[in-house]
Amino acid sequence: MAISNKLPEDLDEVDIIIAGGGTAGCIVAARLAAADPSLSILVIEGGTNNYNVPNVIHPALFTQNLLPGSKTAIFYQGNRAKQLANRDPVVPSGGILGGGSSINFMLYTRAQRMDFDSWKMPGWSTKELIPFLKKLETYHGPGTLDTHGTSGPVHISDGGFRCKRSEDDILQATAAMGYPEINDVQDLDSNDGFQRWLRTVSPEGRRQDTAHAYLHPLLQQPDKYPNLHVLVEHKVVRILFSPSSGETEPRAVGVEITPNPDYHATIIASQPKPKTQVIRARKLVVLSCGACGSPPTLERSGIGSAEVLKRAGVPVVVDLPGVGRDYQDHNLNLIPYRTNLKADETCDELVSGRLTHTQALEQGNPTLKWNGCDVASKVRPTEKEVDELGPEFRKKWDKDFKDKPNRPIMLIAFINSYFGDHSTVPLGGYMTTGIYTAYPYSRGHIHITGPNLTDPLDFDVGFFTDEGDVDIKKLVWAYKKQREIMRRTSMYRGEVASGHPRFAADSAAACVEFPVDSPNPLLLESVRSRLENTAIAPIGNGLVNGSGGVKDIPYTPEDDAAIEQYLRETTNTTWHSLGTCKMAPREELGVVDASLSVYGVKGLKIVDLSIPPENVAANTNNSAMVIGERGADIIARELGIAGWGV
Ligand SMILES: Cc1cc2nc3c(=O)[nH]c(=O)nc-3n(C[C@H](O)[C@H](O)[C@H](O)COP(=O)(O)OP(=O)(O)OC[C@H]3O[C@@H](n4cnc5c(N)ncnc54)[C@H](O)[C@@H]3O)c2cc1C
Repeated sequence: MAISNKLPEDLDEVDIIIAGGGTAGCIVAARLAAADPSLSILVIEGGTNNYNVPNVIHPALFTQNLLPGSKTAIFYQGNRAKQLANRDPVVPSGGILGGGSSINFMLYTRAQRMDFDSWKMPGWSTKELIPFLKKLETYHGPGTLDTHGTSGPVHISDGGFRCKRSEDDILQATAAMGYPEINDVQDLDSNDGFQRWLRTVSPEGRRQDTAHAYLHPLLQQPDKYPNLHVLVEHKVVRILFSPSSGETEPRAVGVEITPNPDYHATIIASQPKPKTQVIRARKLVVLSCGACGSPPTLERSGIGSAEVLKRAGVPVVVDLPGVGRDYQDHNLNLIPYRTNLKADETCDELVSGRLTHTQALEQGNPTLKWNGCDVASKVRPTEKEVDELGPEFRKKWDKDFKDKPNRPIMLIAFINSYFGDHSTVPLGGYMTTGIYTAYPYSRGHIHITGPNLTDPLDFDVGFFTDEGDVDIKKLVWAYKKQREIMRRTSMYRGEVASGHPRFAADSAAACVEFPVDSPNPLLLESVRSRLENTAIAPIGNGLVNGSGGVKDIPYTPEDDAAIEQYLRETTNTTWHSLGTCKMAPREELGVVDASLSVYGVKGLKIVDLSIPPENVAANTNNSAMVIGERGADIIARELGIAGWGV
């Protein structure tokens, strides 16, 4: 069958079912199939085949996946949140073969050394994971190869296009503020600096999603891998278990699936009830539906908190109260600026639709290879800034960060594009900064409310619910920091006011607009003062563009209140959902053990980003990939596949 949207009649039993063909799921399937082609493996993916889909393979088309009505994303609807100015947050997640790796922004960011160690599970320390971090990648970037790989399926590069002018401009500004340029922030140890960021994009400019990198090459060799099957456009409704007999735990024996109505509407409409089919698994079911998809699938199958299951009308197979708890994300704000960047120095032509994908291809437009993000960072506040953020912040800082220099508090990325509605802003070259929290304290949950796929979820994103409001204060700090960086660049021509806090008109923080065709006047002022007053010491290499000496905006308590209100109104998901089926001891609300086996049943593992018990200071795709690699390793060893090795 290789890959199809129809299940052949003769395929009703396989050795291994992989429920969810996302970032981690594709890796598990491909690694196992390659290691033992005699194993019959079926990946069941709710979304469609991603092979050569333009929105997937061309990096610059990434935003199209999030447009209303997109079928390449799943839009998980959150509950109304009072603390988010009564908004109803939505968390998009990958909804096509390759999952998030097919639609994400391709920022190559890895966890810190302390992150995996903080999971405190045997076999999952950083030292033990480095071989898998190496195994997955072919690294084309700077730095040492101590933790990077040279022959893995996923190429890491800049994709062959960067905007040198804005990149250099940002880095001189950050240096002027005292942040070093670091060659490789992804070496697990570096922190508190800015980097010329890389991407999960090949040197030729193609996205490196895990379906194209791992799975399709095998699917294209059906003679060599006749037992690897991928069923797309079908959702897993539930996992089926053999009844428990006496002392024996129930065993996962298969799954119930149904066609995804997004693709099979006519078939479904002609039937009184959605069609379901059962496929049996002889050896193992691997759940890999992601941090928002795996808990509901477990709960529909009868695994979860007995209270949640009872409310939803699902018979309990195992009472496992950790399922769907402790939802985490990184909290993101996208903050737009006016600049003097030209059309070929931003992604805006493609993002706005002024240039179509076909035209760009015909022109050989190099921006197609670009995700627009050339500079990003992991950063920490100074001790003085910590004091300014108040006693609650100081308390948490002293406990969790002060003596842990490996831990950043925020990530800041610069993207050459405007992400709002382009009809609302004048034609121009825009820059957007993305600020997102490394380790939020807030937690949410995601649960079912009924037994069916169509029943709404009870999904509380939990943002800004932490004690002492420390999470929002991190973003207040980052808002101010990124604005100072932008003000020190020579491309800066003011703010896009609609994307900033509503400061009073007479506040020093009020947004400004400068003419595009004359220089950034703040810089001129600093150059003047520098020339006139030699007593001002150069800060960093701030003299490069004469940017040192720009005075910070003095924020009043009213300004701070405006920033907080703005954050409540605009902070969103960073699409980094995680931690909803924790790998932890069962008595600590764990759902899986260190071998990723679900407690209380046999033959069921979870391999996706629902398993991290603690967060990672990174965009999460790399961590999902390493979980996929480690998951495949665990399964291969348990199956006793001959010749298996990392
Ligand atoms: C818009 C966006 C931007 C991002 N940007 C970045 C970035 O720049 N850098 C970075 O490192 N990370 C980024 N991420 C995060 C990263 O992509 C995810 O953390 C990662 O993909 C999670 O991997 P996973 O395997 O846990 O789940 P996923 O990749 O989400 O895979 C889950 C799969 O299961 C399928 N599925 C769900 N429910 C069912 C069901 N019932 N039946 C069958 N199939 C089902 C889904 O369709 C999906 O394919 C981004 C994510 C998104 C969505």
